[in-house]
Amino acid sequence: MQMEYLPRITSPKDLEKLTASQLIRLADEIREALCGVVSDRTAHFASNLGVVELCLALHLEFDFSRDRLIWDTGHQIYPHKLITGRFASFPTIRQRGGLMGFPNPQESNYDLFMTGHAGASVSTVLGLKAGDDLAGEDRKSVAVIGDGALPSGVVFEAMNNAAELKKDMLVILNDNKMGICPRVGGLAQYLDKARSAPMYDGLKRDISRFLKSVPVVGESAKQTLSQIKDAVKGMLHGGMLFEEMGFKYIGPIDGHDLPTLRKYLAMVKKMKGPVLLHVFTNKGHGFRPACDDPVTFHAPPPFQRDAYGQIVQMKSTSSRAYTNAVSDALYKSMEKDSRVCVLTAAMCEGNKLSRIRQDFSDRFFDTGICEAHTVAFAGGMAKAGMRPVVDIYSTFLQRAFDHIFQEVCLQNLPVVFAMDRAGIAGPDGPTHHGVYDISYTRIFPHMVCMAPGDESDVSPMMDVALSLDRPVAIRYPKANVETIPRTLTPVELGKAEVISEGQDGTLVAYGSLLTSCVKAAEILREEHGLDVGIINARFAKPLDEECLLGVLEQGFVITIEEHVLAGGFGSAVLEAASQRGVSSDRLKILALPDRFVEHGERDELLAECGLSVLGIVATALEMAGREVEI
Ligand SMILES: Cc1ncc(C[n+]2csc(CCOP(=O)(O)OP(=O)(O)O)c2C)c(N)n1
Ligand SMILES: CC(=O)[C@@H](O)[C@H](O)COP(=O)(O)O
Ligand SMILES: [Mg+2]
Repeated sequence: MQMEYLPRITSPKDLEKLTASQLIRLADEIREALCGVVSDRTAHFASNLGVVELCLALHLEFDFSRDRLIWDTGHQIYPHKLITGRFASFPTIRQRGGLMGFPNPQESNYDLFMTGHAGASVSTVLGLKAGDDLAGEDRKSVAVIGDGALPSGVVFEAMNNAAELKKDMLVILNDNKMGICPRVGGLAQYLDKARSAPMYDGLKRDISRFLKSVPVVGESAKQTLSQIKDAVKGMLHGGMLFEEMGFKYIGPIDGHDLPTLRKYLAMVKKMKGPVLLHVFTNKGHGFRPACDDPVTFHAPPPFQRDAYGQIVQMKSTSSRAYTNAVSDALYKSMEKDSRVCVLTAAMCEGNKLSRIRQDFSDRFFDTGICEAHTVAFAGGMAKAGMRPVVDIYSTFLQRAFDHIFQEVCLQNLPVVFAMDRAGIAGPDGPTHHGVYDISYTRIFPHMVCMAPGDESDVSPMMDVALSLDRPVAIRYPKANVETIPRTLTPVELGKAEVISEGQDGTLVAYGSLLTSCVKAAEILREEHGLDVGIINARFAKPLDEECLLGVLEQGFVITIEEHVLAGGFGSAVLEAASQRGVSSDRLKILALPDRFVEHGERDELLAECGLSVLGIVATALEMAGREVEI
């Protein structure tokens, strides 16, 4: 498709120069640009296709060089990027040094917060409004939130507060019946009902006003009127919940009809107090395969289209990831033990749990995007005698920190946290790197922390985890599994596995980078004549002090982990050395730096942080007092 208008949109102001039909053509061009990206890399796709008209309407009716706009989560921000001066750099999106796939204030003043976690938009928009009011700034505030993100508890905390503060703010509910998978839960059912309700734009208030004006005599008449009022309200529209919470509800309206969107945005812009505009969109709109299969096309593997727009080739994803290994181990555990339950917070697809959902439907729980609830819920299940496994991305478990503390660790309950994407998450970037979990789990009494060094550790670790009467956190990376050929030492609580011994020093890997250590040791031996041993630490808590402090007394030790330095595995070794009076002079911790690592391919980011094979070699040479020439 010839890009006629999109290259000319250097700021949202340029939209005003286009006629209605030109705007429709522009929407097509935006969709074409989105298709361009996914032709050679995985990127968020269907959600972006679905908000093109909404994005145009918002930028036409508001002035976000002044007004405030937050896209909840931020994965659907591509059309916004395309019309806010980033068309030329758009092909770099999700590549190292290129545009982020999420909002990024460093790229543009039109992006206010760097986000990637769902649910916080209503709070931040309310905060922006409260702050702007105090500063005497007259700015409109808008949050666009998906129906998948809506059930996050924090959204209701914000709405509750907004009703009290009565701030002029607009929440747009982008209802496409989907999270990554079809949305679940009571709210989903509630929103489904709204689909069959007629459009509502304030009628309820008119009726209330009318009913109040009717003269009533006596209690029974009052009661009757109130009953009539409730019945009429119930019949009228599907947004009662929001109205009862103190928001004015408008909708639902068609989110692909640009003139309608503009008309309603122009109207709600003038309304006082908190307003919720309910918009229906189709996830994947404008690209048939994505509408038909929005789950696959949420973030599809790269694919090619033919001249008719048909998909001719989609990159296959046959390689086996840690996620698959963990899911298989869970499946086996569920077969063996009827107490084992699996909990996900809306990440069934990412955590590869469809088979479990299908075959163990009574022990599979999808809570929606509600991580805090999921963990407290797991605490309840464990107390009731079950063995819940919270299968969750490391970065999203951060949402539930206090529940890990109170509902799980403080009670010493046997909840297993299977922490996926622990380490560098790659193109999603800083919001998704799971690089804090060793710290935030290790600090709590009772907690056991473990990490498989390769695939052969995965299933035995799950068995050990489920056999313990205490909380366990297992971390594993967003990476394909590898297997280190060796005679396997059984996984035993608090025991490290010595893979090889070395005269000069030892590389101690906690989890994902064990295979890099094996490769580094080979290079050190063959190219530098250094005899370096390898330990698969397996546990960060309880730590195998005897083994790890033992090697520290023999030669240099480098600990290697895909986690920030603060509070990680190396810190645990350092703490143990200090407690036991063992010198740590010859200990070096290789970990991620104290800065937010940007987006890019996992391997290139690890290399940048000194965690590639060559980075490990360089550190070992340095520790051995050798010249480093890399
Ligand atoms: C706290 C948190 N949990 C989970 C996710 C993973 N996630 C990203 S998008 C998404 C679905 C969002 O659904 P919705 O808000 O309806 O947006 P849509 O893609 O349908 O437009 C999920 C579960 C996340 N980003 N943040
Ligand atoms: C927006 C979001 O949070 C998810 O879509 C996330 O990007 C998925 O990551 P994976 O691709 O690692 O499953
Ligand atoms: Mg949705």
